[in-house]
Amino acid sequence: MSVELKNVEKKYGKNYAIRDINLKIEKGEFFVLLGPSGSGKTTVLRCVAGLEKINNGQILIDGKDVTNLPPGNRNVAMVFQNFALYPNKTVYENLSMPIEYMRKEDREKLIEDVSKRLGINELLNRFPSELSGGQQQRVALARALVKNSKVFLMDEPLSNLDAPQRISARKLIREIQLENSITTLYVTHDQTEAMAIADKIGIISNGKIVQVGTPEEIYENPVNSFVASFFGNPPMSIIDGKIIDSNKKIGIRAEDVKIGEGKFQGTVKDIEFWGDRYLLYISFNNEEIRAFSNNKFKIGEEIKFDFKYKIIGE
Ligand SMILES: Nc1ncnc2c1ncn2[C@@H]1O[C@H](COP(=O)(O)OP(=O)(O)OP(=O)(O)O)[C@@H](O)[C@H]1O
Repeated sequence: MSVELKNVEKKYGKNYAIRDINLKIEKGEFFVLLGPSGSGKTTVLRCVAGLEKINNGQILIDGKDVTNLPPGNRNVAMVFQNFALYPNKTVYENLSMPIEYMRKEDREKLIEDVSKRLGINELLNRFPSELSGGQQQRVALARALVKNSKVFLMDEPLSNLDAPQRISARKLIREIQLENSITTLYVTHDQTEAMAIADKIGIISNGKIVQVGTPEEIYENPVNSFVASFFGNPPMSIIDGKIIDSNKKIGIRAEDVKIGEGKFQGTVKDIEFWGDRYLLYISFNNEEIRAFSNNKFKIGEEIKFDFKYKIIGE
């Protein structure tokens, strides 16, 4: 099933939370909506889910206009930040509710399989209040994954998990999504997660979509300095183009800086250890750039360097 938003707008009071949103998520596509806090990501998702009434525009699921349908009739599975579990039901009961129509043995097998893969199989007899935040989040995720839905809507579903759990849960979501060709709209502000999991990413800022593309397209060609300074880990360093004879801003990826020789000279201001390499902060000509280096330098050391760059639009 495809999901399409046409000119969708949502206001709270007089203020627009999202404006003129046009997106098409193809059948089976994993689409990540990425943007800073307050940019409108959750609002987009809630509108698609039917939890918010939109002020303008249209929402289509599988080509059918669902703009005025209640959430229950949209055939979507949702996982939200505040994972609403039924408090007076056990984990097992929470998981089995969406699939009560299945044969008992099939249902038990499915719950066992998904709960094992999410590491919650020991918790099936507990109540939500007896779980940590991260465990509750994994139960909410399991509930969406067992439900045989054609569309997933996920709002920061991994926000309460620790780093190793995030990576394994992310892999599981992607596996189940691919196995069943589930059209997915996934919201995050974590661009490492977005790059790892997405077929396509939409960058949102101040309620508007500013760029849509594959992770590679956005990484290589950010449309403006907002995207350039937001996307990538670390994002591009944006500096004044006059340094290389241009009136435009230029963007430099940390891996595109060659340390040790070159026409530029700067001072190492700070160093971060990244496991396989170091990230240096180098200041020169009243600018600062980030650069990856295999060697550890000293803070205050003068170094020569050169770089590849991209001209960045407004
Ligand atoms: N119920 C509401 N009433 C009034 N304003 C709201 C409401 N919900 C959201 N907003 C406003 O709409 C804008 C978009 O909020 P939204 O929650 O969609 O952002 P977000 O990108 O999901 O943020 P975060 O990453 O912090 O969750 C913000 O300015 C927010 O303050």
